[in-house]
Amino acid sequence: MKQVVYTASPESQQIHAWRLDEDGALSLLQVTDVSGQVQPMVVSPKKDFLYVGVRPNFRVLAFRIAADGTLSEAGEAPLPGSPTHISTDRTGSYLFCGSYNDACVSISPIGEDGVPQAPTQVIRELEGCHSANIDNANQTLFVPALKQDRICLYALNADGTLTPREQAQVTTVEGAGPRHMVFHPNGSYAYCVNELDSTVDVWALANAHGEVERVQSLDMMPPGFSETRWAADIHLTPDGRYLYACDRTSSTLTVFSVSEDGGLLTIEGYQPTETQPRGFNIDNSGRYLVAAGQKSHHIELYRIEEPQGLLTPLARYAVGQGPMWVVIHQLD
Ligand SMILES: O=C1O[C@H](COP(=O)(O)O)[C@@H](O)[C@H](O)[C@H]1O
Repeated sequence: MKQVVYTASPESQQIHAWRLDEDGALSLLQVTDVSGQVQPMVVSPKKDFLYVGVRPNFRVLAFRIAADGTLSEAGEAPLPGSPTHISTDRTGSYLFCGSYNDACVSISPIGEDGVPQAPTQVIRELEGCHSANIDNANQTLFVPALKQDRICLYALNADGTLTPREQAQVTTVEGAGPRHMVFHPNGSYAYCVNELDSTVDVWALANAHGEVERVQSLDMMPPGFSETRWAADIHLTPDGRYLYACDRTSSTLTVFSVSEDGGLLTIEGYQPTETQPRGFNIDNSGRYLVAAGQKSHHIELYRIEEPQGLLTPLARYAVGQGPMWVVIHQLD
């Protein structure tokens, strides 16, 4: 499997592209200097573009991905707020952008040429909007509003509009601060990391009444942890067996195993990592994890070990300044 790791470093305004070898070694392919602070990134479902949110002039840049994983800029479109998180729907027809500072989520059509266009709808008053996550069925967009302790649920309609679902939202524990989400491959459960109390919630996507319901909430910090909690990112292996979440105060990755049906998490261990890990990701084979240290200016690569999903550090690499987003793209 040929893979490329992209890291975004807003302080030095760079995207680094690394080749990831089968044995877990990284080698630098390309450094792209960008006219703006690069933050959230996502690869298109067709795997031909990398979309990157930049600021302070809020826009999304579209980079065409060459066969070897190198990037070339192909176009851009405006965004309605500072991009905190971007994602696409599962067909690659729409781009979503969540903005924490501007309290909104937007939807932008993606043109035939693969370049996003101007937003066609902006939903506001989502205080602390931190991400936009389409479910596996490509029907419901989950939008955590961190400062409101709620996750808003929108139907993605065939005409490219978002409308509140009949169950318009679910709420977390007060003060939890829902931030980032992932979905189990079986489509029945989602996992949300809560920034302010460093917990992870398991959400059943359809209970007996067909509604979204929280079925588990787990403290992700080691027993006795008494410092300020400041969780950030969450990712699941492609087979749905191991889940990881990071906390920035303690610079820790928490390792969870996932029950076969996806409905129950168990903490397996805690891995010290790069200073202030704001973003990390898992490769497409489910064998490696790459974490970025916003304050160490390095990324660290780990091997995911059977049978618990614990992490073995392999190597660390200097990147740009303030790395905070990691995306891993499969070339073949
Ligand atoms: O995790 C956090 O995210 C918010 C939003 O990030 P931004 O990069 O879009 O400004 C940030 O303001 C907050 O301090 C931080 O804890």
